[in-house]
Amino acid sequence: MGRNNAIAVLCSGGDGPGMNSAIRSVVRTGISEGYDVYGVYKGFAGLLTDDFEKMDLSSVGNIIQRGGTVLYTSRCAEFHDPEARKVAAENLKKRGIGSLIVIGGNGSFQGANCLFKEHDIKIICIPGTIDNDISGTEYTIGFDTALHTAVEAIDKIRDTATSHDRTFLVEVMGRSSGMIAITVAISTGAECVIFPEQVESLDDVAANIKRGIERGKKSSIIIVAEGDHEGLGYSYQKDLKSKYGLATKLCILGHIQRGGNPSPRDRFSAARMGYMAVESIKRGDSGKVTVVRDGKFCLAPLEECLEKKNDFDPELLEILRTLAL
Ligand SMILES: Nc1ncnc2c1ncn2[C@@H]1O[C@H](COP(=O)(O)OP(=O)(O)OP(=O)(O)O)[C@@H](O)[C@H]1O
Ligand SMILES: O=P(O)(O)OC[C@H]1O[C@](O)(CO)[C@@H](O)[C@@H]1O
Ligand SMILES: [Mg+2]
Repeated sequence: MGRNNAIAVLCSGGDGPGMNSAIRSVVRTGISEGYDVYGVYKGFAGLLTDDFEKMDLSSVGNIIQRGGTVLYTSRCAEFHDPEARKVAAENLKKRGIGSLIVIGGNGSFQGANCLFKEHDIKIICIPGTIDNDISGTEYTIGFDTALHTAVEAIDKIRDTATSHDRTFLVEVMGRSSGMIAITVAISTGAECVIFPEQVESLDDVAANIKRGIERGKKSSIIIVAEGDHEGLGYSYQKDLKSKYGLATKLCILGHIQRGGNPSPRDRFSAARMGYMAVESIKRGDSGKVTVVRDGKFCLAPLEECLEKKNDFDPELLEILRTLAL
């Protein structure tokens, strides 16, 4: 391969189960297509500190089943500065790297888009975030495993809640996205859900829980997305007690939802997307994202995938309310 034909791959933003499968797929497909492939450690931060490693076939052996990311990740505030991005582009170009594959969420895609617009670097993005909150794709790698982890935990909470006739508040991840919260709520038969796109009034929450208790429910579960300030679960717990006389136990699931062995769906999606990303570089593409649309894997323009999803389906709430009667 000639100069500027090497490929680099990095993970950015929150890690997610399945990222390793994507890295493996990129590295093995890239090498089999004759590219030099570099891993960049710690996301955009590694582009700035020049933390690269040339990968070989065995660099990605035995990682498909592991959570986290072997390339590590970061949230890198400096990357908002165009001067820093100039350094990143120089570090890529001096190694003959003409294409960068970014595995991450919507924020990471914004950073990748800046490099794409400002420098002569070909960019392909792979959606990797437990939040499943990227516009333009029905699926992001990590979501399925996070759901499995949360649902398994909440089923256990339901056991003890029922034994003690209790109401639980369970806080799941999602700073600005309720995709995990609503999906988990429906999947666990929760009574109520509170999340950023739909702030349920506490009057309604309390009334729903009390109605269920009156009709003989032995346990109730309220799912809360963590939201953008720490301790949201605690403040709901306090308010439910002080304003409505409703005692609850609180369980914050937190970062356990980001770790653990990826589910088959996440491994499979990541393997397909990593392969597609390299094949699209081979065709000369740039500014593209590997997405799922109408259930099919395909490529979409990066500009369609830069925002957070805004197509929350209100019917999901209706389903939850109906089934929790
Ligand atoms: N507007 C932007 N311009 C340049 N870089 C950005 C921009 N937005 C985000 N980034 C870069 O992308 C990184 C990751 O973004 P962010 O923290 O939003 O996570 P994410 O990729 O959305 O993943 P997740 O939400 O799953 O944790 C940021 O730390 C920053 O380095
Ligand atoms: O681990 P951090 O940096 O606190 O980020 C937490 C946020 O990241 C996510 O886990 C996505 O990666 C969100 O669900 C959550 O709000
Ligand atoms: Mg994000």
